[in-house]
Amino acid sequence: MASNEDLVLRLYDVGAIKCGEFKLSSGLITPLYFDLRVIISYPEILVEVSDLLYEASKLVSKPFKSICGVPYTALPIATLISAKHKIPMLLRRREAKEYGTKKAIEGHFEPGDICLVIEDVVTSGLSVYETILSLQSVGVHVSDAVVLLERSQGATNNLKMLGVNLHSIFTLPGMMEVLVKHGKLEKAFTDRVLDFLINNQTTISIKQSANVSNGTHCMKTRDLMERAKLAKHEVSRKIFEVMYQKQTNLCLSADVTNSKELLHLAESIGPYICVLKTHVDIIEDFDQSTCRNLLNIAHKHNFVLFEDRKFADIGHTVSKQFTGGMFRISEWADVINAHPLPGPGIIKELKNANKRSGCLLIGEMSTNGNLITPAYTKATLKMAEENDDFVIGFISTSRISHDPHFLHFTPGVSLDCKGDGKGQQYLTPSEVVSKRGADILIVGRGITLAHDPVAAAKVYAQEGFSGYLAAVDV
Ligand SMILES: O=c1ccn([C@@H]2O[C@H](COP(=O)(O)O)[C@@H](O)[C@H]2O)c(=O)[nH]1
Repeated sequence: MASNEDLVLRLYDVGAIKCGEFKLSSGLITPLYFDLRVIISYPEILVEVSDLLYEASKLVSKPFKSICGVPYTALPIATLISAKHKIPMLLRRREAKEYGTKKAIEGHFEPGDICLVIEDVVTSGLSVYETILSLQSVGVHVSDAVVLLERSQGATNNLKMLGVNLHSIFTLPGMMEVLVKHGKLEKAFTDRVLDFLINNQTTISIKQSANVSNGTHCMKTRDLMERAKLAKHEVSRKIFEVMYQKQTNLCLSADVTNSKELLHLAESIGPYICVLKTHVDIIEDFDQSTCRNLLNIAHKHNFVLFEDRKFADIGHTVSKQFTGGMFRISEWADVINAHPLPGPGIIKELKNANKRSGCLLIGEMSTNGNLITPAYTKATLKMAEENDDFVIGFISTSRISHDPHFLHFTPGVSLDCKGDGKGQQYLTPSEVVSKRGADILIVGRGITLAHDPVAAAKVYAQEGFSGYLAAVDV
């Protein structure tokens, strides 16, 4: 018998796996419960569990200096690993002491150290995340966590969205398979548990992630709210807030040519984006009802509208292009953009025409052979700084400003990095967000031409936001 199977059977025999009706910390009633606390009474099982978790720790993405068990069940497990493999351990206090040193984290560490979190069982991943927040509050970073059992109720994805890789030894369906195989559980019962898992998927809400751990927030998540407070324009404040609330930094470039397709994309992909970008002049049947419907969907799914008009003419002309014609962009677009090429007059006239929209200046372009030089980009920054009550940030392929109130939108993003043969050049989400400092990734055909655009949007949103979380703090 494979030794992992043997361990599952022994866990069952010592009462660590229980059938019945049990209340989880989330309040859910589960038909199958794991009480790993009992393994301290069975030292050989405790050692075996520790050895498996130590093996899993070899799969982590970044080398770690210390380990920290989630209180309380994982504490003896972490202690064993620490002692056996000579890895320094940190201890998280659930409540910071009111006397003595008042430390949330005990043990020696340096700010910037990387710590591996160890847990016995995860449902949503919130307990793991609380421990991570405590560690982060003292400057210790966490990129990975290892767990014996992932109950398959969302923890891996939830933590991934927060920038943490979870490595598990067992999943709940996998464990049940072993127990059915060895006659410990009836197949009908495990089918019921599978139904329970499907119907009781979890998320870690923003409120939970921001308020846990005695008010010590995740710096990375809090950063968005800090930036919202620093925003100088209502629209950039709103964008930071939406990114925070929806945990996404994805802008969909909905470059389709009829209203029906545009509205369908907005409706189906709306939940996963913070911004929807249009080129209204390519929509064949455009009329004002297209905008009204789009505004309703934007309101429903809480995203902002960006018309990628790329104004580039003299002030007099752009102000008419912005407010008039058949598109009346100023009436519905939260965000517009402009080339700084004509000089500051373009910004002045756009602002005079409508201050309610925020403007992005095009400081860099994604196309091959474009004529933008570093000096031009530097002058773009200066123009933005001089007009920061209207200019909310940049279209760029790298970070132009370190001023946190400016937003950086980066186009030319695709998981499949081949160009389009028409001058467009692509980089991956992690390259643009983690390495080049983009705040928001603009993705068009990577989503709209995908076999399943909603599934593709979810992948880009996840890749983009975990990259954002990894980039801000680490
Ligand atoms: O430098 C730039 C500026 C703007 N864009 C726009 O972004 C999208 C990209 O679409 P993909 O299908 O993801 O290539 C498109 O609307 C462009 O007009 C850009 O690509 N590069």
